[in-house]
Amino acid sequence: MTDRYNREIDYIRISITDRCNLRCKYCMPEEVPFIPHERILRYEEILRIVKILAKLGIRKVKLTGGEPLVRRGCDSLIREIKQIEGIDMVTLTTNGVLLEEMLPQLQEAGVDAINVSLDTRNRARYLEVTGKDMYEQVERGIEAVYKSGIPLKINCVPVQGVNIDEIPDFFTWAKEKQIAVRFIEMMPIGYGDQYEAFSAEQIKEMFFARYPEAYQVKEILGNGPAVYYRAPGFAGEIGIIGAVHEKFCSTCNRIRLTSEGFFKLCLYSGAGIDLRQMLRDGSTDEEIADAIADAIQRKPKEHHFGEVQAESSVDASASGEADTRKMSQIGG
Ligand SMILES: Nc1nc2c(ncn2[C@@H]2O[C@H](COP(=O)(O)OP(=O)(O)OP(=O)(O)O)[C@@H](O)[C@H]2O)c(=O)[nH]1
Ligand SMILES: C[S@@+](CC[C@H](N)C(=O)[O-])C[C@H]1O[C@@H](n2cnc3c(N)ncnc32)[C@H](O)[C@@H]1O
Ligand code: SF4
Ligand code: SF4
Repeated sequence: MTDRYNREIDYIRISITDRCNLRCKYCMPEEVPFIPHERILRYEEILRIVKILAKLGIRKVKLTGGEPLVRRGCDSLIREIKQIEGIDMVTLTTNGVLLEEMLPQLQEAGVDAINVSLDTRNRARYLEVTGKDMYEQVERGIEAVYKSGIPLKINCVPVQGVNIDEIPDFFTWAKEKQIAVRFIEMMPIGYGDQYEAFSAEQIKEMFFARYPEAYQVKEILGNGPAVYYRAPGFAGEIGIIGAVHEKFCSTCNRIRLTSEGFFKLCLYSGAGIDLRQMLRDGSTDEEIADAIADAIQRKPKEHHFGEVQAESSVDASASGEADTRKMSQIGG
């Protein structure tokens, strides 16, 4: 599937729930009203969409949330997606809270890689950032994945005044273990605009100041936009996702499906189509495939995080209006 900017779209990120067992301050700080069950796609509806997408050229699937592991049967969903012809890879992005107990089922289901989000390795600070005293549980989950041999990545969002002092320890983690430790620029989505982000450039400077012989890794280490670096003696890698400042949109390969069944063409923009409506009003697979193929041609060119919509540089026709959904609804 190629869009009007000649980008090959082969990766879908599916948010399977808007619910979460953590309350990260920048993502879901208070008791947000949850979407009623009947508005959430059932697993058989997700499977039907993935089958249609696989025929259109989607090869890689990421399950995210909310917290994907709080939705019962997440492992069965992975197993069934893996069986769909054309799908090469199913990966998971999780906060890790339920990972230790669920790892055997996930492994048995055939999950291809797991990313765990962890902004701090300090228990008191973890409670402060996520609202829950679950740090040790998450570390045990990470250790279990590491021992299982399933490819593991860590996602850390560096924020001024919160965890910048820990960044060198995160570098050391990647030095000592075969893990990709990634830093994501905070995006002004949801509550993210209330925090002072640490930029991709700042992380890179910090890394090269400590490890002057570091170099960019050439091989492809995932399906997402991270740029990876290694230094001599490193078992793992450092990854940097310049979600705001490094516009990787020209090589974008992805689309999204929200837990409510909204087929979202871009992380930034609200553009897309309501597939739940089509699934439930009796549309055929061919009609849904046509609607998806047509929507792909309207995929926005790029994001405009950090810019004012009214500025002349912002081409709303090419990028769509900014979405108002929260990150927990989109899935990152
Ligand atoms: N601006 C922007 N940020 C993105 C996009 N896709 C992913 N990100 C950011 O990267 C974060 C990490 O994504 P993950 O779910 O861990 O996975 P990934 O990096 O896409 O893929 P893998 O490396 O294959 O696991 C997301 O939570 C987003 O914050 C995108 O299309 N645009
Ligand atoms: C929305 S969560 C969903 C999956 C799972 N609950 C987790 O935390 O990994 C996915 C990723 O988005 C990141 N995230 C949330 N809000 C963000 C923001 N405003 N800017 C950048 N990343 C954000 C989180 O840190 C997490 O790594
Ligand atoms: S970042 Fe993930 S773990 Fe944290 S509140 Fe959002 S969905 Fe939950
Ligand atoms: S912001 Fe939109 S166009 Fe840019 S990489 Fe993300 S999904 Fe693709």
